[in-house]
Amino acid sequence: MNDFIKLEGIQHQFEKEQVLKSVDLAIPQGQLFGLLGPSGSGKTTMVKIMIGLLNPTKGTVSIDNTEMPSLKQLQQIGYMAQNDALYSELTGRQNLEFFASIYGIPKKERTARVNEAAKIVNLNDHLNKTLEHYSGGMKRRMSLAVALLHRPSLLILDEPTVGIDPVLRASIWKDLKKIQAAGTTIIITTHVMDEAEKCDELALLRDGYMIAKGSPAELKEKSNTETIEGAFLYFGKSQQVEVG
Ligand SMILES: Nc1ncnc2c1ncn2[C@@H]1O[C@H](COP(=O)(O)OP(=O)(O)OP(=O)(O)O)[C@@H](O)[C@H]1O
Repeated sequence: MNDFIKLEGIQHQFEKEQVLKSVDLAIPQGQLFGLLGPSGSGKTTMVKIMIGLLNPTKGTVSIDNTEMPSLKQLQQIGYMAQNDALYSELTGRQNLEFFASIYGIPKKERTARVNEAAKIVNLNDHLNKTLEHYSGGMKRRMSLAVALLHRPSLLILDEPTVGIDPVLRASIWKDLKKIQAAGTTIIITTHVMDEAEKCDELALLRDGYMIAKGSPAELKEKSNTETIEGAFLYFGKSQQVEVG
């Protein structure tokens, strides 16, 4: 598989705090890739750098062989931030139509695209309700639908299931697998270990470094542990390694 997104020598500093110290990472096309790390380890900073929302202090990011920031590449990225940026006084359909217009989706295609995105996340029966009557899980799924409206080839999700109960979390994961099966590359940040297990590959982040990268099975095997949590603790103590 081709590398779809490549980070080379990424460093990032906020005032005095060096959040990312040196990160090199390549993610193949079509993968469901997880960035795993404790709170404050720099996952959000890294995804913001990937999509060009933040300029790294040092290093480069390229997507599909084009250096970021690039307007062309931005148009093929769907980004779901940690906080839902939705309008609670509007209905689900109105929210989707509003974002479709922002994405520049032609008016005559909008209804079809809104229905398509809502169907993927199973919200098509709830589009006429205002979002103040949506549950937390429904709002997260609506945010995912917004990120899918322009049919992105790269979907970046910052902790998409945070604060969501296990049943809804399972349903979001079902959606993600469906989106991946349609050919989309997905990058997800998480600190939930059982979610990490569902990724094709993982990068473990700690103290500004990527301490390990590989499939969940490879990481467990290499660290001789039975859980990703155990692998994380093992690699945290040893040097940076690439398992895959
Ligand atoms: N705009 C900012 N200005 C200054 N410091 C920041 C800024 N954004 C993030 N940081 C700091 O950078 C560090 C990494 O933050 P980041 O949000 O990337 O971590 P994270 O791994 O995504 O955490 P979480 O899992 O809690 O979301 C933290 O110490 C945070 O306080």
